Amino acid sequence: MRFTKMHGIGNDYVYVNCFAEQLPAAPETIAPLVSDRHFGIGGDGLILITPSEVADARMRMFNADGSESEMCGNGLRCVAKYVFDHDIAKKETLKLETGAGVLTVQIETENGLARQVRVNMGQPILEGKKIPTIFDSNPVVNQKIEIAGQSFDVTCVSMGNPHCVIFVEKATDELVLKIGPQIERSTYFPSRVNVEFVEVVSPNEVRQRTWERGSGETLACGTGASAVCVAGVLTGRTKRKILNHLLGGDLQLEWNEADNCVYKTGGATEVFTGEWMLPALLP
Ligand SMILES: N[C@H](CCC[C@H](N)C(=O)O)C(=O)O
Repeated sequence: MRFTKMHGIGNDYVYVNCFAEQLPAAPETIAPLVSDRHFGIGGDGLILITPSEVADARMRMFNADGSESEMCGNGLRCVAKYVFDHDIAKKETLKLETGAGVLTVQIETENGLARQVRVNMGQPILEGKKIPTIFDSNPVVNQKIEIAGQSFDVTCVSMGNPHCVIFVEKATDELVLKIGPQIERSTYFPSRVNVEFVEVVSPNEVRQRTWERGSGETLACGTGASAVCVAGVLTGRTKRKILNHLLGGDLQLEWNEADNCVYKTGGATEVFTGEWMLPALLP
């Protein structure tokens, strides 16, 4: 199976151009195999770029554990870059079909190749039960949850996929690597959840670490950064336009008041292409 390795500020995936490739097995089976950083290619998951009836292309995203997600913000910027650079649709404004609907992306080129991509991530979903959470409130802001005998105030947002945002003094390893996975799988979130630990630097600047549903800690999470932008406004901690410093790089975000959409701008990088052999014995 031919693949292309790409990353969006360090959130790296194995991409397959399904306009040209047939998958040798189900994506839920392939994702954990190719994501393995020792026995496979290495990545946070698998992303398929497929034909679409309603857009220039469709993105299907699978986490490293094989679970499919509705949306992937860093992944969508890389899909846009791939579609443009590889002439699937040579347009600087692309429409891409995702589990969160058809989203519009704006490409900035350099030497004829896509470099920066601005994504309209659509409108956040704030009703507790639609995120989904077990909470009835709309929005879910500063909601107390108990994890491992500790109490946390969480603000929950869906960008097509569920996010649990926690503002902290310091996003420590204890919080991200011990509390993160317990929140991911807690009974508060029927479909599990992505967890963002956020340090507020100023009203328009934050630092974020992320424990991702199905992939563990990643260097960046685009839908998570979008959820953080919304949660910052809902809790009165940040303005509608912020700069987010993630471990792998920076994202610019805005929750636009006029159209209620979140806009996210960041890089997308193609690292290498290759040929992957399906292991003889599937686990
Ligand atoms: N783990 C996420 C999908 C990837 C999201 C993240 N990598 C992004 O850039 O938005 C989920 O299960 O909802």
